[in-house]
Amino acid sequence: MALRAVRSLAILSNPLRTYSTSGPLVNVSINEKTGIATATLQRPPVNSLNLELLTELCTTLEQLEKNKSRGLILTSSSNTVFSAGLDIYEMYKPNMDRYKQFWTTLQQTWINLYGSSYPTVAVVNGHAPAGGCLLALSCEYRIMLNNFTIGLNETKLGMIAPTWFAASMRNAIGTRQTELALITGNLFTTDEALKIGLVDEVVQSKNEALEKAGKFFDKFKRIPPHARTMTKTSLRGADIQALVKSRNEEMNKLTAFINDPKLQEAIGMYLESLKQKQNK
Ligand SMILES: CCCCCC/C=C\CC(=O)SCCNC(=O)CCNC(=O)[C@H](O)C(C)(C)COP(=O)(O)OP(=O)(O)OC[C@H]1O[C@@H](n2cnc3c(N)ncnc32)[C@H](O)[C@@H]1OP(=O)(O)O
Repeated sequence: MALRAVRSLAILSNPLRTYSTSGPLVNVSINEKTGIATATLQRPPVNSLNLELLTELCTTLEQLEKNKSRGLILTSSSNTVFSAGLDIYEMYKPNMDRYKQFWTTLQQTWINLYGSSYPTVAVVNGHAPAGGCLLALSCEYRIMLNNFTIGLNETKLGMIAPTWFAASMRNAIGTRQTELALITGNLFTTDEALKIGLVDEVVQSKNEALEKAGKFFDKFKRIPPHARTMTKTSLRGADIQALVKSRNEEMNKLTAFINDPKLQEAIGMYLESLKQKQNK
């Protein structure tokens, strides 16, 4: 995996080629004409976000920033799942060193994506619960295919969405709708999500979504990049600073929380219910 990551970074850092890298968990390609990168999550069966996937995504985002990317489309190689959110096995009876690394990488991935200087579009081509929804919310624009669900459903798992998950949702749909969505742990259908502004457009196919994403990027052709980026920072910067300030404190709290036997029991039962679903 280390070798593949190095290869992928080497290709990403050459600005003159059309790049396509098949990392094991994130495929990155860059359109030669437009300079827009597409990062495709490819961790079957459901793109659950484990340490390895997050590490690749985090590194990809860092490289795009370094190379002054023109834009990013974040999508999934699955036809039914954008991302099932955090890999629940990272939170079930965890090895604490790995757990800390996992959480630190999640925090950094969010900082890189939510705060990117380049424009970002999520092509949500499948279900996007919890951490999957967070990834989509961290982008500037969300285009979702029909007949899927999206939302921060943490309370349904007996967990509490961290403040920066909530801030990302608040940024998209406002305080009132965020409070309702979070306390109920609601998973919205595509149409419901469109209605409350959780997604910006609904389409019937991935090709249509990619076309619409192109139109979103076109909006910035005549906008000076520094004005775009500074405006984004003025709107999102405080959320990022809040996490940067509290990330160690959050880690300490989560370390205690994750070791709570009641929480472990609840996570174990949830995993069991996911397995049972398959047997039906
Ligand atoms: C103390 C820490 C505080 C943390 C605060 C933040 C907390 C949580 C953030 C999260 O992101 S937690 C994850 C929440 N995610 C979910 O609740 C989604 C669960 N999954 C589903 O609802 C469905 O899988 C799906 C995404 C709608 C897809 O359905 P589909 O029918 O296509 O696939 P399944 O048959 O259900 O699943 C296939 C296979 O994948 C396993 N799996 C599913 N989701 C996860 C996951 N998030 N992590 C790990 N594994 C997952 C599922 O068990 C099946 O496994 P097998 O039975 O095949 O072994």
